[in-house]
Amino acid sequence: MTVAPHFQFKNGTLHAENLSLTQLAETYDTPLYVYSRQALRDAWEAYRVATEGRNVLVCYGMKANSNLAVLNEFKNLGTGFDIVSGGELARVLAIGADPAKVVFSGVGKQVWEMQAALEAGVKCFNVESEAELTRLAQVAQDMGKIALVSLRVNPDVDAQTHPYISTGLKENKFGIAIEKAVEVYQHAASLPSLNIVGVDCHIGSQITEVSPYLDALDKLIALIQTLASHGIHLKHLDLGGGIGIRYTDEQPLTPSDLLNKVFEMLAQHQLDHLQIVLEPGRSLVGNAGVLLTQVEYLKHSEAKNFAIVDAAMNDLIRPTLYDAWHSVEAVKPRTQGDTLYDIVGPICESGDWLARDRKLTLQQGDLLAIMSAGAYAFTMASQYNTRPRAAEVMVDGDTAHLVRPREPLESLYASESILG
Ligand SMILES: Cc1ncc(COP(=O)(O)O)c(C=O)c1O
Ligand SMILES: N[C@@H](CCCC[NH3+])C(=O)O
Repeated sequence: MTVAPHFQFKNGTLHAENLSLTQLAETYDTPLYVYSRQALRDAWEAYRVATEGRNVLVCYGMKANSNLAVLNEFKNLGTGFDIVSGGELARVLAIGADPAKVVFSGVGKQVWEMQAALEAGVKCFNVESEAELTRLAQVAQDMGKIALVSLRVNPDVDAQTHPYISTGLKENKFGIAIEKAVEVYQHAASLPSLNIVGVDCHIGSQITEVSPYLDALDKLIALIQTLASHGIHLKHLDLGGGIGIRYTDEQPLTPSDLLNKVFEMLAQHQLDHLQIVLEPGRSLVGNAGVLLTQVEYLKHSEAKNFAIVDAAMNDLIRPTLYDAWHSVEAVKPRTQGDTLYDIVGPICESGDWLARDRKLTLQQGDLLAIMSAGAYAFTMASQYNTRPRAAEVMVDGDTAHLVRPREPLESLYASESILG
């Protein structure tokens, strides 16, 4: 058993759905991102069941994995999108997504990004500061448009996750302090080019318990009630993303665990007319992907055994950036005596590691699958050391589709000038 239901062993070889990863490596070479289409559908199914018959819009947090094939799959399943840049807006427009189901988050929206989103007609801007509000009002006014606005408030709750991916604490850069929110809403209400439609928060990522969400919701409900007493009536409540996945032995909350509590609390406060918006990223894609890599060399030093593989921190930065754990599976496990290996890449940095102290039996040329690499993996990849970003394939049953080829080497420098 692996952590990802759609990547399992059959006849001693790890498969993505019905295709062996050995075969995929032979066809597409390594390093290679392999996604399972059924895994995307099944992850969505948990949200569909949890939201059935309710006024909930799931806006996929596409920063987790923005491959067009992934986006298109979710669009067809009915999601909207949570975007954080003009580039992400361009991607959702490229797949023909409905802009009325797109929310625009992020602390640093630039003028051109606001213009593009207003032009497209997004569902709302999740505004994160007073300065952003002022800028948005001006940009909308100059364009003769009304910007739909939801303020992202910072509820100051601890999401009990890694400090780098915790976003709802006072010391984080995100959102407007909840104590200031009423004043900022009143200011927004006075600006004719803005139309207030909602409230938003996002407290962090890889959250495994429901309680931090409920702490945040408690504070948002109080805010919504205060706003109503000032004549500001909201249409939607956006609870952000953050539901965690299983990287090793976590038992994260499910969409139903969260939403059942949310519906209950809103009903208690006569707020069940509000539309709920969610912005899940990782929980929709995290276990739908693996990074397939080949062992180039084995190296044994006095202190450590290293498996030097052809994937590196430029392909998957989570381990070195967050000390994140990704399970590592040998695609064709051998049975003789295990050794403890550090799985490292070819990049000239000591931080270039993908996993440490893993018990494996390896030979040069073996294939390894770095598991749970569907979220914040390819999207955080770089070209450091002038390494082309890996190809991505989508497996659908017993068919594989190349959904992004490996970058040709020339494309890594073709637009640069030599300055003769
Ligand atoms: C504003 C916002 N929404 C949604 C997400 C998606 O979060 P996750 O992938 O944890 O569901 C993020 C990332 O944490 C985010 O910053
Ligand atoms: N990139 C982080 C998650 C950050 C989410 C974005 N707000 C990760 O890989 O876990």
